[in-house]
Amino acid sequence: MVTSGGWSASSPADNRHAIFSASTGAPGVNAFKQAIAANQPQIGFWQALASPYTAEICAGAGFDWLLIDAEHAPNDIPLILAQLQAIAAYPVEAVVRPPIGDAVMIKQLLDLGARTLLIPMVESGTQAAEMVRATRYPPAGIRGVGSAIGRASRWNRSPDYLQNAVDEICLLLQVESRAGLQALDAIAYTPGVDGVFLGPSDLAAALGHLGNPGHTEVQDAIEAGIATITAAGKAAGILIADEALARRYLELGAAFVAVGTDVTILARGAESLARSFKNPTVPETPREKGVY
Ligand SMILES: O=C(O)C(=O)C[C@H](O)[C@@H](O)CO
Repeated sequence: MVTSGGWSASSPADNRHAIFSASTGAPGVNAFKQAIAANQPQIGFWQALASPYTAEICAGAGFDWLLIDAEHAPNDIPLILAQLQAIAAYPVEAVVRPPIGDAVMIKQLLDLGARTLLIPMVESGTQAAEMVRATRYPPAGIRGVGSAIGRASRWNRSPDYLQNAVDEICLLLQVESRAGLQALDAIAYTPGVDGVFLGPSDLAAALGHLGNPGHTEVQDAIEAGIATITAAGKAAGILIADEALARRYLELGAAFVAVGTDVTILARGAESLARSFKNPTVPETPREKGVY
């Protein structure tokens, strides 16, 4: 028996399944993957504090997904594992972003029990197909078989992991360069890709508007990208802390939208509180209309 946000079991067999997928209520079912496939909007939150403690705080906040960022945050394999474990008891999907789309790193993350991955800087259909193969066991792919000693199968307590893994794994790829935009159709149509995330910061830089993701050219590329991705029958995603833009992207059909980051909320909130006592008359420093 699985209760929301936790689990209790009446027998070892029940316990095995309950441990495996407390957040979804069924063994191996990735509710996030199902939701974005059905274009049910999933609201996310970026984790860059690299802390299982703060990850658990955010896991109970009510988001649909949390992104554990190992590209721009000081997250290593042990810290990613600790955050996966902290989040596991809550009805929220942990999405892990490695620093690069590398088959060896993908193997490590999947064996850790990460089942939804966001791969940065994908720039071709060929690269997209390589990422799909990295998430699949032979003959469909190249993922090494070691789940018997991995958390992914709960150390073989889930006897059908090898056969079911492909259905549970959700692969999201990032397009955030000129080359990526030019190959967006090929990337989105690649079989096995579940969603495509548009990276506004890197897109802005690639389009010549470093630090200004709100520039018209960047916004036009994002809106066109959402249309291309959804036309391919895939889920479109993005990170944007500007509420009006986030709602705009959702209206355009984006299925997984992160609406803020833990670091930004902490930094700006601490600054605001300090200012209110230390410099109550000093206005907040205006910031470039940023992503987050
Ligand atoms: O290009 C982007 O924007 C993203 O990929 C998201 C950011 O990298 C986010 O991780 C904050 O830096």
